[in-house]
Amino acid sequence: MTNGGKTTLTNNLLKALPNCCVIHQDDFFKPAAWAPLFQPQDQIAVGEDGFKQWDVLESLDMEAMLSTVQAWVSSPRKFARAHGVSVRLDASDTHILILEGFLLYSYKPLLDLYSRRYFLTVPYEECKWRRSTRSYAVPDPPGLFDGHVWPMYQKYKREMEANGVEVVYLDGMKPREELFHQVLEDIQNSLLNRS
Ligand SMILES: Nc1ncnc2c1ncn2[C@@H]1O[C@H](COP(=O)(O)OP(=O)(O)O)[C@@H](O)[C@H]1O
Ligand SMILES: O=C(O)c1ccc[n+]([C@@H]2O[C@H](COP(=O)([O-])O)[C@@H](O)[C@H]2O)c1
Repeated sequence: MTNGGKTTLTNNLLKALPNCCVIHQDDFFKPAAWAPLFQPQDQIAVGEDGFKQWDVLESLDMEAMLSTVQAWVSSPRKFARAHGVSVRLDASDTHILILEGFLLYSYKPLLDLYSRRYFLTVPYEECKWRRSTRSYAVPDPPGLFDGHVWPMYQKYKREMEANGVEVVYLDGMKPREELFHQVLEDIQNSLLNRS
């Protein structure tokens, strides 16, 4: 979920895991107008509620994200080099790709590609408070959290659960270090079980 601590956890994992790349879903938001002059470029719909609908799958270029994932799948080593990730020649040939995002489990073509699916959650009040301290490329207009962000979070999570998508829930209220060690251990175990 938004402000669950995804970026923080991802950055910690990137430092600890060899040959590890990341793709951020936020990099795939479709363009939006910032001024009326640019209206034809605007691909973010405005809902009946008057809010720009940022927190829906249609606002993200998921095909482009999938292509980026496929580029990694076809050559992790080349992908790592192109993204400035140093490839350790002495390490095992295992490569890891982290996808970091708030709507990763609602886009079917990606669903079967994941080895592990983690889902960080925090309670409503904490999420709202953390969000109020963030500055996004496009600042939240007043009322966006309650009017759009939170309802969309609930809707997609309900759908994900109804579709039987299995995830490992992580308590985003735990200290950063604890979350990091929990997930690192889980990744290491899942790698061991594969070999
Ligand atoms: N485990 C945690 N406990 C308390 N605050 C956290 C934790 N993880 C992240 N934060 C804080 O919450 C905010 C959102 O974190 P971030 O990692 O950017 O979330 P996300 O990428 O899920 O939106 C930041 O201010 C960050 O410092
Ligand atoms: O990054 C952007 O350009 C951007 C522009 C408008 C909105 N966002 C918000 O970014 C949120 C997802 O990012 P995050 O880090 O909170 O998971 C999502 O809730 C959107 O409302 C992000």
